[in-house]
Amino acid sequence: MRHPSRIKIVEVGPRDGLQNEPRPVPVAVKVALIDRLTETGLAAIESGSFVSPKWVPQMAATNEVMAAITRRPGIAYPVLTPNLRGLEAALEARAEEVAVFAAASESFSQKNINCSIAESLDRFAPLTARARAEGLRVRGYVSCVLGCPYEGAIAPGAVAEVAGRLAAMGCYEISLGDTVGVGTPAKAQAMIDAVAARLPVEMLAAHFHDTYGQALANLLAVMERGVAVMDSSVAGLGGCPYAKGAAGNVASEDLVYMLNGMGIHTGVDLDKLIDAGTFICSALGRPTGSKVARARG
Ligand SMILES: CC(C)(COP(=O)([O-])OP(=O)([O-])OC[C@H]1O[C@@H](n2cnc3c(N)ncnc32)[C@H](O)[C@@H]1OP(=O)([O-])[O-])[C@@H](O)C(=O)NCCC(=O)NCCSC(=O)C[C@@](C)(O)CC(=O)[O-]
Repeated sequence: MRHPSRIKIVEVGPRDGLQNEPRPVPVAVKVALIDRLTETGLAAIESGSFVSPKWVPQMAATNEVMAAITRRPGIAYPVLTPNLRGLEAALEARAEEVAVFAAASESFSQKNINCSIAESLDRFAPLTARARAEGLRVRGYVSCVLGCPYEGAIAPGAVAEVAGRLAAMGCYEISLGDTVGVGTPAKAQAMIDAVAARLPVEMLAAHFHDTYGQALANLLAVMERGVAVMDSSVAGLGGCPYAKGAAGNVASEDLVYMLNGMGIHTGVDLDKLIDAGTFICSALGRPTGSKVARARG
């Protein structure tokens, strides 16, 4: 079976991981986590969201986080922006990359960003144009690509349609989110096949939550289709505030361990990644969600 020889890992723990924490996480802890992740060799570290603090209180201080982290040239520190107001805040925070987030499910779109899929795309088009005019890169997310917490199964064609629209408006990369973590390998491949019929596979990223323990298997399955960008969360932190019961993304440590074992280059130092996971778990007072970190004890 052929796989890409290199995988780019997008670390989403400081955003997707911490957005769901029940207790406030101090800015200093977030900054210390991101600075530790910077030391690991990761190419991209999603660092926060400029969203409504009423909707996601944990991301309220993203401006303070962005001001305090030590940014290293060559590493991206993207932030989520749901609207032009979010983009203004991102520009003020000197973000160089932003992400817009749509869904392949109407119900999830309403619950997450309070508008229909069509309305969200109408909102993202001027945002993306403005961001690109300011020299920022824009990533596009599609949620619920393998199932929706409200609607159940989602047709691969619906995912391809939204992904195609995000790419057409100028997103350089489309991250395909199994928000609920219900997917299985053959379904993940069928979804990628549908999207790759419209877009180059090089533009696609896989963002798989591990609720049902399928995330690594699904990532391996989509690697076989040529997907070479993967989102993961240190210590398996996270969940989604609008997908009750969803677990975090696949743990970054477990993904790097698997790729190391396959001889696939990531540029990430596994020991430093485990240290970053140990740091955040002790700050949050909880055990790690990474099997590899647990095994290394
Ligand atoms: C999109 C809105 C704002 C619409 O929310 P709305 O209520 O329809 O918008 P609004 O324009 O009526 O604004 C409501 C309030 O929010 C304020 N507001 C408005 N915009 C902003 C902003 N940018 N920053 C700060 N504040 C903002 C606005 O000023 C107002 O404040 P008030 O007047 O009531 O005091 C809201 O629904 C929202 O913020 N949603 C974010 C939800 C979110 O962050 N979800 C988690 C991330 S997505 C995810 O996790 C999935 C992903 C990406 O990981 C992939 C996967 O796994 O599937």
